Amino acid sequence: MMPMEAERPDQFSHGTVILGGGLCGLILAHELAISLQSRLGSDAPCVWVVEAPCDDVPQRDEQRPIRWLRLLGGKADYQYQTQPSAELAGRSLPWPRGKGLGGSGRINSMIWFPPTDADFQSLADSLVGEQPQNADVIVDTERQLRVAFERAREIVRPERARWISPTSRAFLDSVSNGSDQDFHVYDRLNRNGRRWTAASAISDLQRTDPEASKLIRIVRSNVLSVRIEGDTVTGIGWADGATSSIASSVEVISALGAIGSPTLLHRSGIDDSNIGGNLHDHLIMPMVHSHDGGAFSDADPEMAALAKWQHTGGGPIACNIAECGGLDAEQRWQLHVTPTDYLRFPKDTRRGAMTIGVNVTRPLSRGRIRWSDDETIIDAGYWNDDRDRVELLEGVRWVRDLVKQSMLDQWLRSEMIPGAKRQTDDAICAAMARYSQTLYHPAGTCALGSVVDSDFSVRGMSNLRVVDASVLAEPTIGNPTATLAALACFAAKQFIHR
Ligand SMILES: Cc1cc2nc3c(=O)[nH]c(=O)nc-3n(C[C@H](O)[C@H](O)[C@H](O)COP(=O)(O)OP(=O)(O)OC[C@H]3O[C@@H](n4cnc5c(N)ncnc54)[C@H](O)[C@@H]3O)c2cc1C
Repeated sequence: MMPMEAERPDQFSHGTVILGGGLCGLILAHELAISLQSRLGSDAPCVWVVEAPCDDVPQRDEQRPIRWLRLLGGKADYQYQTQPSAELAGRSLPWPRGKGLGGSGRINSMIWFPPTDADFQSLADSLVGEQPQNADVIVDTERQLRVAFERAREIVRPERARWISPTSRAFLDSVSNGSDQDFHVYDRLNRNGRRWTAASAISDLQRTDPEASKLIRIVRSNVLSVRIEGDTVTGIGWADGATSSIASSVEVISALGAIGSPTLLHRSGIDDSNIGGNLHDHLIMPMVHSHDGGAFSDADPEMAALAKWQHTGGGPIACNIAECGGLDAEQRWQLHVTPTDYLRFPKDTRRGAMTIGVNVTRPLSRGRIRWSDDETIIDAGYWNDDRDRVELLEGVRWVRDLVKQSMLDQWLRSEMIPGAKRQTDDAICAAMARYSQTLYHPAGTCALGSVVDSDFSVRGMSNLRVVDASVLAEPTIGNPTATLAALACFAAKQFIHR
């Protein structure tokens, strides 16, 4: 238990209430607490963070990067499922989302992928709008976003990989020969070879700025809705049926994530048909190859490996599976390379395999979250714009060319999925429908410019804002954590200077 944990109050009479203690919620809390403390000292109002209670998960799974896939479907996962989709051969996909302080960072694959220029531009556009007279404002907003990203990097301090498998090394050595593409070992959301979440940022604050950390109060409770009178939030309804009142001076920020935030707005009776729409996600096609270089396993390590990781944070235990990858020169696709058969791992680790997953970076398809009385219904919308399927098909062919033109061809034994015999467009598309998976990046369901305004306030509301993945109007090019952390720092600065 963190020292700043507090009982759920019957009334929030002052300060800021952040609903959701995941990536964005905790970075916001971190930044608001530092700023309020430095301006107002001990008179500063507190920053409440409300996070769902969550049972502990096995420590070795939570701490050891190599075990992250074992967290999926466990206690720290909300375990959502998408609706079965005809485009995906009738399949319904598991959609993990993290629960407990740290949010999806508790179960994610820890890749730190800095925003590209296109990400900064797209965020600035959606924060400002695209009218020509706003050109200067867009440039300035982009500059502020870059500053916010540097601040996010200071908080997160992403770590260089401390170990890389021979399989991923073979990929990098082979494809970098003569290629102008930027494939590299990913930096990690790790500290000393262990998983880092935004909860660690709050622990860091206790050490580096104890007075600021005292402003943060963490409440463990499930939020159901907010009570609204006119344009003002006046209370919080809890899942256990209780309510707490909220003074009108208190700012409420939803950071419940891409599923949680639209669900809150819907359950609170906010009447806006855009809520839950514009849902986007990266869909990855795993191209699985066999090789003779030995199997990779996350089973309990030898004592020596364990001792090495415990003392230095290095060795295979520090492997996050999705070790390396990158974008093609036009940023149409991202590749992720794992030393596993991604579709079978960790259940089956018998054979040597390399998966090269490929996904379209800017999918055009959009899905929607809907609600029945007791259920959240996710229509992911994959390939409802057919251009995404065509783009992914070209991505699969691009990976095949890459393998052929590099030394990899000699290192890999065979392509098992989609399978070398699947050469026609129809055959590859059938395999894509059968094997593609979420890359775990749902976003966009309370988008900037439609559900929330550029100051992150919910349209028509005076003291309710949203800051999390749901506000991303467009997909990030790569993995979203770094961009979201920057967005949270940017938003915090705006709230402070209001
Ligand atoms: C399996 C997986 C792998 C991923 N891998 C990567 C990766 O390698 N790199 C990368 O950049 N991104 C990755 N992501 C995506 C990244 O983790 C998310 O985009 C990011 O965490 C979203 O931040 P957020 O603040 O919007 O939501 P979250 O971090 O999910 O936080 C939302 C918080 O709200 C809480 N909450 C929700 N509903 C309620 C409620 N009713 N009451 C109380 N609390 C509630 C949740 O418990 C959670 O703590 C991955 C995600 C997953 C799930």
